[in-house]
Amino acid sequence: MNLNLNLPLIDISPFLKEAEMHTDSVSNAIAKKASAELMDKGHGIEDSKFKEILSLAREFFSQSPDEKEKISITKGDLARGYQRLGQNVTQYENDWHEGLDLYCPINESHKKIFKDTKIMTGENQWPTVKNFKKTYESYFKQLDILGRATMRCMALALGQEENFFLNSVDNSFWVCRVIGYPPLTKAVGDNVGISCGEHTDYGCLTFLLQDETKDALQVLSKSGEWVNGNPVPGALVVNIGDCINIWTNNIYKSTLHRVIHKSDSYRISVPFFFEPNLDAKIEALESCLKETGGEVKNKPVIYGEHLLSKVSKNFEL
Ligand SMILES: N=C(N)NCCCC[C@H](N)C(=O)O
Ligand SMILES: O=C(O)CCC(=O)C(=O)O
Ligand SMILES: [Fe+2]
Repeated sequence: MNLNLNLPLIDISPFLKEAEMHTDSVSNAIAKKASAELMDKGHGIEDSKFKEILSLAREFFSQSPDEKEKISITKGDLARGYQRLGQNVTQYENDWHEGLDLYCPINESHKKIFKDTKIMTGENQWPTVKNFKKTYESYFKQLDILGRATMRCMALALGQEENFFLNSVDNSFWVCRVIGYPPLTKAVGDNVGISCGEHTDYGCLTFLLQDETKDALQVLSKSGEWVNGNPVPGALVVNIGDCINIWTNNIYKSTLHRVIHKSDSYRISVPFFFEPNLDAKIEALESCLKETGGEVKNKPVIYGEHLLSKVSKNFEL
């Protein structure tokens, strides 16, 4: 059965000015509304920008297979670049989507964490589509700001001071996936059954931009039913990632989600993953431990190591 989920709508605009401090009551009004999944309006991003991001993605996927393969992940660092249909793997099954992964440009401090691997350490590979790079790069800047703003809001809601998370996210190793989903009903291959298999996201917050296709993204609700995370015009769906789950000792849970796209459209989604710094150590916060009875529920991780353990299983090369 497909239920429609009414995700709580939050307005993050009071947090967009980095120099301004806020009171608990502001953040409580915003953040407490949101338990695990939420929608974000008030993010300061123009509707026209969202439209442009989606239509540039559509233009890229409409190119010939040969053209897209020119920027395949296998031509680069095995993570940045294009992945053909079925090349993504989730839980041993091939996902029925194609994608383009773009990461935060690598710097010397990142290289220290990735010293024993090639994966993710190269340069982004950009499509030849006109204005693609320029438009996406300016979008990434906006989402990086939105990520920090939302983390400040969350810090207050957790009873911490507003900048509490800042030194763990001020060099965010963000990722953007540009994803194209043909109808699952047309899928071919032995090991294909789903558009994107169930998973949690790896870092802090995912800001998901989707086209108007309905009944594709599903989120596992607290009561254990899969419910639709349908698009709301002008709003981004926000997922909580594994790191916030660890920090809060499960108070804010990283939710399982998946995509089953069966209608006729070619669906586009563009999730931006706002992540911690690669060297950030993520462990349960003292205050959250107290609130949850004192038992540590998840193993602490260094974010870069957690990310690498996931990404190295993501593709069939
Ligand atoms: N950076 C993020 N969150 N990417 C999510 C991709 C989810 C599917 C992936 N194959 C997996 O198995 O996790
Ligand atoms: O396409 C979507 O709506 C979700 C994609 C997703 O969950 C992911 O790439 O992590
Ligand atoms: Fe996801």
